[in-house]
Amino acid sequence: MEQVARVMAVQKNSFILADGNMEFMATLSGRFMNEVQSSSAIPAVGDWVVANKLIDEKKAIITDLLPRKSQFTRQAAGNKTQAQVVAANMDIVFIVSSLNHDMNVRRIERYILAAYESGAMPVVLLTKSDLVSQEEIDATRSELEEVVIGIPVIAISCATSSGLDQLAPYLRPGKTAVLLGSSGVGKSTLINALMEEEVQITALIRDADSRGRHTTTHRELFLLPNGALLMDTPGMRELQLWEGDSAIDATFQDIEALAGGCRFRDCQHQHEPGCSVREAIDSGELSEERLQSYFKLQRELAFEKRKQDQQARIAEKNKWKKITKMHRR
Ligand SMILES: Nc1nc2c(ncn2[C@@H]2O[C@H](COP(=O)(O)OP(=O)(O)OP(=O)(O)O)[C@@H](O)[C@H]2O)c(=O)[nH]1
Ligand SMILES: [Zn+2]
Repeated sequence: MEQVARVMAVQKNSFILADGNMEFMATLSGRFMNEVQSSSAIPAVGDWVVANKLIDEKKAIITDLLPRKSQFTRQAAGNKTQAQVVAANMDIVFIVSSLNHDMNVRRIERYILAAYESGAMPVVLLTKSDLVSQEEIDATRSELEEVVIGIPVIAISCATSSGLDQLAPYLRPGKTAVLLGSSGVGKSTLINALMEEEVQITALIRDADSRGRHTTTHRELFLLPNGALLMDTPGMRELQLWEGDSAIDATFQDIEALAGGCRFRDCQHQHEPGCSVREAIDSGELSEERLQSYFKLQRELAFEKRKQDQQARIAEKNKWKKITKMHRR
C-alpha cells in the first residue's frame, strides 16, 4: 500500500516514518541506489516521502521523495561541493542563544543568514532568562538590534516557563520549527518543556530480527501536544554556508539600503567618494564589525561559487566526453 509519510529520524540506512499517529521503519528502494549516500536526493529529517508498506513486511520501502519547501544543507564530508540535506520542510528556524553567557552577535548573524537561505523564517530565542536580570536581557537585546531587523526576539526560561507562551504563534498545528544553536544553550530542555508529557504515539518499531519487541529509538522530529512539530537534528550543528545571494540581501538589509545611496553603483564601500556606507560608519549608525562580516560573507560566497562553477565545468566536460565516446561507437 502506497502512502505519503514524514521522515521523523534517520539512522544510517534506516528511516523512521510517521503517517498520522502511526510510526514505522523504512528503507530506501533501489531507485535511490544510484544516488551518492550524501546527496540531496536522499531523504532527510522532515522530508515527505512516498512509502510502500507491504501487509506482511515489517519494513516499508521508500519509493519517492516529494519536493521540499525549505531545507538546510551542509557540505557532505569528503565531497566539498556536494550538498547534503540535514533538515527539510521547516517553517520556522529558532536561533537559540543563552542569556547567561557572552553572546556571539556574529554567530547569530550567520544563523540568520542560514535561516533565510533555507527558505524558513528566523526567530531568535534567548534562553535561561531566570539566570539574568531584566537589565541584562535588555542589554542583550540592544546588542542584537543591529542584526535582527524584522526578526522576533523572545526571552524564555524553561526553569520558570517564562516567555514560553510567546512561542505559540510559531508553533502551530502542522507547522514545523527547527532548533539551531550551540551545545548547552537549552535545546533539549526546551523540547522537553514543550512536550509537557511524553506524547503517546502508537509506535510499533521492530528490529530487523523482529521478535515483536518494542524498541525506543531516538527521534529528531518531535510531535508537540498541540500538533506542531519541533526538530532537533545533529546535522544542524555542522552547518556551513552554501549559497545565497538573496539571503545576504535579507540579512544585511541595512547595508544594502545604505549602498543604494552610494554615488557609484559598483561602490565597494572602501575609499570611494560619496559612499553612504562609510558615512554611516563615521556617524556611528553602522558598526565597522557588521560591515566587516558583510564583506567576509561575500568573500566566502564568492569562493563557494567559484568552486561550484568549477565542479559544473568538470561535469559538463565529462558529459561531452561520454557523448563523443557514444557517437564513436
Ligand atoms: N537555569 C536554567 N537552566 C537551563 C534552562 N534551560 C536549560 N538549562 C540547563 O542548561 C543545560 C544545557 O541544556 P540542554 O537542554 O541539554 O542544552 P542543549 O542545547 O540541548 O545542548 P546539546 O544537547 O549539547 O546541544 C542543562 O543543565 C539544563 O538544565 C533554563 O531555562 N534555565
Ligand atoms: Zn559605498
